[in-house]
Amino acid sequence: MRSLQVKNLSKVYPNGNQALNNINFTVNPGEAVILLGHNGSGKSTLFRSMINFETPTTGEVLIGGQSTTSLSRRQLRPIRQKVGMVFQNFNLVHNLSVFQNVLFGALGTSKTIQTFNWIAPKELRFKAMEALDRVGLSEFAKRRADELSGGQQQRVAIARMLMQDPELVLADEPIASLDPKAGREVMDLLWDIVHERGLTVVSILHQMDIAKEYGERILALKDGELVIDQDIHTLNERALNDLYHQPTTKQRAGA
Ligand SMILES: Nc1ncnc2c1ncn2[C@@H]1O[C@H](COP(=O)(O)OP(=O)(O)OP(=O)(O)O)[C@@H](O)[C@H]1O
Repeated sequence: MRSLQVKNLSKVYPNGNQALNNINFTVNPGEAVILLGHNGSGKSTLFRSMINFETPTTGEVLIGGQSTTSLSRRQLRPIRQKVGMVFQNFNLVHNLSVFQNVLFGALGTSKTIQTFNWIAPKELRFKAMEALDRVGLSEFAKRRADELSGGQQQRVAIARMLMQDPELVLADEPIASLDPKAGREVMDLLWDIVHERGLTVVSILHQMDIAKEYGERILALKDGELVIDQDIHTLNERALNDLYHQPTTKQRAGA
């Protein structure tokens, strides 16, 4: 499994907004980390920087020891192939079948158009059905993606990610659009898969109770700075409460 290293990472947007200020942390292979922070604290900027969707102003990100920051799109492709992503809004193609959506996970490895329908190579079809089976949705393979509930759609997205044989998982608020019951089912499934495969994970979450339940280590951003990086067992409750209840520097400045 791949490690993730963030080194001296800062991001100042062209309008002068400083979204990240000298962020440093390492996620070891097989470690599951939760990233918390209030709105505007810099989580999305950090997330996008991890896979080089955002160019940092200074600093770098290393995946499996390889710096992604200075690579071209072509050089990045094999690294991105091993990074599974889960998004808040699932990012499925609504009018295609569940099965086709899962096959899209093979996009990085197979370029032929046949890959993405029922005449895909046998081993890919088999792998897609296996992935759907793992998330408990094999009987939904032929249904249109948008006929499924939100929780089911996120499980399809997880099956699509499994097609990549990911070594690092980045999840951006994977349960934010789901009701509490569906959210827990998705977290249970994601965490079971992560543990059975020993995957490295960084997941942004908003819900502190869920973060405490699932996270082994908590990272937290406040005003673009990393203010918590701690094992959940030694984490002080007050530090977590302050994260959301103490005003941020920006809020104080505007007050
Ligand atoms: N494209 C941009 N241009 C200028 N400023 C930006 C841009 N994107 C984000 N910001 C600013 O950078 C800071 C961090 O934003 P970011 O979206 O990374 O935070 P976040 O923690 O993900 O917030 P949320 O939880 O609301 O999604 C905020 O002050 C935001 O206004």
